[in-house]
Amino acid sequence: MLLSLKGAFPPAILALADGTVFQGNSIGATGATTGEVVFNTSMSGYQEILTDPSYCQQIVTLTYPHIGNYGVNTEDIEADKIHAAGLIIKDLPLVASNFRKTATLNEYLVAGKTVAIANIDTRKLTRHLRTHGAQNGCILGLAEGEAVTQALIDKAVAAAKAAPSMSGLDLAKVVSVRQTYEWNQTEWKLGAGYGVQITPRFHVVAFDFGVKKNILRMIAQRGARITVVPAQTPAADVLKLKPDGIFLANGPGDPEPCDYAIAAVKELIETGIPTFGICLGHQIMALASGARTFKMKFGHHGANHPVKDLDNGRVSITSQNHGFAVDEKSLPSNLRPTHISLFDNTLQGLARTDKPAFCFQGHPEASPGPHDIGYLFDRFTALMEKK
Ligand SMILES: NC(=O)CC[C@H](N)C(=O)O
Repeated sequence: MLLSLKGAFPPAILALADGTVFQGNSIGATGATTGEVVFNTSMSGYQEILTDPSYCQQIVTLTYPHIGNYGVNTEDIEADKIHAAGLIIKDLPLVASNFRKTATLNEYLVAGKTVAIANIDTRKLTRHLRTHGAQNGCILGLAEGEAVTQALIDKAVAAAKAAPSMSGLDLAKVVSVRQTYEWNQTEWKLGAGYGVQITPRFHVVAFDFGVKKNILRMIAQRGARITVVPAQTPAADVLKLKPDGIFLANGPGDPEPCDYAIAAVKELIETGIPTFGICLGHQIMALASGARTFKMKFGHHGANHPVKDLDNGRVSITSQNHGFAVDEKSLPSNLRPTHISLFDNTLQGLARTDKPAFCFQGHPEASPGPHDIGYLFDRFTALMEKK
């Protein structure tokens, strides 16, 4: 019996900006893609990861060796398209099987025009990134019948070297929605699918910096109707919507150049409207409060990250996806650390001491990942209730 699809796909090249080259098979679209190569340690959830807008201009390596075994479906999406710039995996299993499956991973990547490489040593690549830090790379997916040549390898290395650095890139305004829209979809349940919030108690205005759908679903589930607004919406326009709460979404790129969002959030927090930020939203809340952010060596991407709640000592296993972090040494006196990563002690959560505003660096909405830290959504609801 054929144990893998090796040989069934044309060749592909992965080149890193430092000249390191891997050869494997092209399991997605034909052509070239570039981006920052990062590794994610989740064991499942590849469809949620591919569609997470925070992966814009990043090529994701999945460290779990078998990816694609349950195919894809029409529900497990975090945005309406694939946002990751490319995918790197070890083994694409021959059979994809799941009762919700509508297509295979390979079909999904081709339809989504996403370049992807399989059959490379992802352990070696991950160790390389861990030692030398995240760096830019290029995947070249060759056409049927095409062979790897030195000229193609040189071309891939040159493309990796020429790709823009993630530091200084404002990608939130690139992926953000252009038009305001209303959201009322709630969480997914086996047998019922997604629900609808028909009796909202709160109105939340959510800044879309690259929002994951499951965040909106978890807020709606807790009794909110949501107005999602473009990243560059000024504070005055948000106030006109008379929100009970303000949500700052996750998103791709460097938070520091998002000056429009930092200015709006600074103004909005001052009004005393309860505000909650996740990931890029956390970083923007920190910047708006006077703290600084920095680029991490290889970031946190996975679904197995232990985070400690400093208020009660409780440890949660969390979902993570970030390459920047808030500098603990830069915190002003009105910004209190609430959570830290037990992997590297970096800041994971913050709360304003003078306003009802708090934020989290990881992903309480999971998708994919454990639900341990979902209590942060309840904390947001409690602040709106109190108000
Ligand atoms: N998921 C996110 O919101 C990521 C935030 C930011 N782009 C980072 O990499 O740190």
